[in-house]
Amino acid sequence: MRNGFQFAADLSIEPGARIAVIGPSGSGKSTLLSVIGGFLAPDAGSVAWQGADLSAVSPGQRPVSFLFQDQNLFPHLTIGQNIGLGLRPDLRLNRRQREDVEHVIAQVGLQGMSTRRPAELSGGQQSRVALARVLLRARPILLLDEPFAALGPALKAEMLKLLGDIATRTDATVLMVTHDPADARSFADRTILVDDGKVHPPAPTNELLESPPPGLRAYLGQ
Ligand SMILES: Nc1ncnc2c1ncn2[C@@H]1O[C@H](COP(=O)(O)OP(=O)(O)OP(=O)(O)O)[C@@H](O)[C@H]1O
Repeated sequence: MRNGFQFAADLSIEPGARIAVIGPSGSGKSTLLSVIGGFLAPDAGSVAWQGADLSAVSPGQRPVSFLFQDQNLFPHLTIGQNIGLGLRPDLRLNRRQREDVEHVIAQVGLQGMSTRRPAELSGGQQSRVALARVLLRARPILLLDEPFAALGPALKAEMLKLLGDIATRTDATVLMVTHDPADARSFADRTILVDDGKVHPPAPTNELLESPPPGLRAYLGQ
């Protein structure tokens, strides 16, 4: 699929599930999210959501929001504007939309900070901005690629909790790539193992981590 990298996935995910995606570096975890998000087209097969084939649906029209490690905040825009982009790319928000932006800013604990720029926030606060955008968009599927890898353990735990709250509030199905088995344990009752381009169906997280197959055992250093 990419420079000779072969990737195969055959799985279904229950709506509302919270799923971790783990596996060695270069195994295809980000590729899986890109295929679901529509940034990469499979050579064969399809991705469907609630029975509808998404093949012809562009990334922006898919029922998906994305969160990456760098949080993709625009440095020249304020926090309010960064969040408002999720509603209207040209930022011409009506009064109701502006109120919605302020509401989610408060919901993630950043009240009073909407006119600051990203550089004036801590790493944890920047993660909150990215989560506020996700909350506002409220798409049914949330794809996260090592979203909190740069944060310390306490802050990461706090963000995972906030993420869980947001997923509950928006009824989202969540797939989160992580290199930290502790994240999988605390956040996801099911985990997808990706090993050398092969995507395994979701398995109960505790069982998978307690008796890992060989590829995962090597990755975990056991
Ligand atoms: N834009 C690209 N063009 C070509 N090949 C790519 C591209 N991005 C990734 N690859 C290749 O696809 C394979 C899978 O990469 P992918 O990013 O999905 O792995 P990953 O499991 O997310 O890794 P990591 O944990 O290091 O982020 C790798 O062999 C990688 O070199």
